[in-house]
Amino acid sequence: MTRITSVSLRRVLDSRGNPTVEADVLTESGGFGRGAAPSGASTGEYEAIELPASESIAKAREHAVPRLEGVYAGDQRAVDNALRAADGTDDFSAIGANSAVAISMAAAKAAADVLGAPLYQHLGGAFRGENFPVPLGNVVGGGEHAKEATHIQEFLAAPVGAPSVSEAVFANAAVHAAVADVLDERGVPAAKGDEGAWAPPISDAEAFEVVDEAVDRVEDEVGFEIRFGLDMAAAELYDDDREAYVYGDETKSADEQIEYVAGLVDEYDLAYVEDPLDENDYEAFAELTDRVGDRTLICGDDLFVTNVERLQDGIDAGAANSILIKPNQIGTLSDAFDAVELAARNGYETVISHRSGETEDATIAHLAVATDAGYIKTGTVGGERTAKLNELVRIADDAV
Ligand SMILES: O=C(O)[C@@H](CO)OP(=O)(O)O
Ligand SMILES: [Mg+2]
Repeated sequence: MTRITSVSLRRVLDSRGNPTVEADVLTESGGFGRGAAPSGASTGEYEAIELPASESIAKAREHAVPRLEGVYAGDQRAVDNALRAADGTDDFSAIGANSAVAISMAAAKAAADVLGAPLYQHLGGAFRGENFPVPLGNVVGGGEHAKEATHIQEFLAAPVGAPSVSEAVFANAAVHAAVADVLDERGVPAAKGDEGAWAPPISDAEAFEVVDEAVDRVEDEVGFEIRFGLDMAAAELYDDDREAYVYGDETKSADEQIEYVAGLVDEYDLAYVEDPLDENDYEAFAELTDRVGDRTLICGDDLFVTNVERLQDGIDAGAANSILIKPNQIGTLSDAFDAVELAARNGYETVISHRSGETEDATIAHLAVATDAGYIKTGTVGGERTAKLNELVRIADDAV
């Protein structure tokens, strides 16, 4: 029933206005699935390769599509193995991870369509009531996502005490609005960055004050615990030649960076710190995890790139205690699941994530529920972000 009869690929817009790959998969019984690739700006050195959309589509049409016809969409591993075989490299540099991930997600949706099940159920999961993935919502940001704003890439609201998905999602939106109020009171104008977070021209130190204040206000209003966290995207701050993290005119050595982050964790009771150190420095990650890993999540994004080999290296070194999962970093849903499973077996928390360049595709909301992820990082406002958040609300409401 789920035998694939056709795969079509097209160029569509992503949220930055760049071309990205969309895939449609049809099965012989009329099942239909559509998936679109997201795209990163602060990409990790070891990610699977994204090709220009047109080139990726041309290569995938030539090499992957003929191999996929006749494969059962319901057998996700078979689909993803066919994609790997068609590509023939370790990093999808032949057909592009953008076409691969779009097809992988579209096939999963086509199979779910045939089975008449929501995607998260087809992917093997159940919604667990109060035990839902907590949305991490970007409310202030800079780095590679906004010029002339903070050095730290993302300040993320974390409504850890929310009683429901819906209350968590609305709390993050309220923090986003409260940040606008606090900035306004301070006379700071702010545009928005790529992910819809405020991108004010203020120092990182002032941004901590602003977010802390906004979180306190909303916490008082809603009556449950809201903390916040960071994506420091430190590989972007790290200068190999100077062997230092560069914050404008100031630099920090690896030891100073560890000290700085450990201090922030304690001062602001941070719930989460992603990529606090360079993507090649497992040792520094291990040291920081040793110091503060009992009270916060130290998450590897550029460090692990959703790759089981890099995650295994991290587990061996004691680096980080959680992993960011981005299907397009590795190219297929099966590979992303493997990373989740390895993480779970070793007590690492899982955070399913969007990219800074996104589309309306809401697959990651299903992936977060299917894998019982503790967190989902997918922005706060903006259509391509709310597509995932609203899908989570629908899943909780059994309305997908
Ligand atoms: O660094 C990140 O975690 C992501 C998403 O927030 O950014 P990008 O997609 O640009 O890599
Ligand atoms: Mg990151």
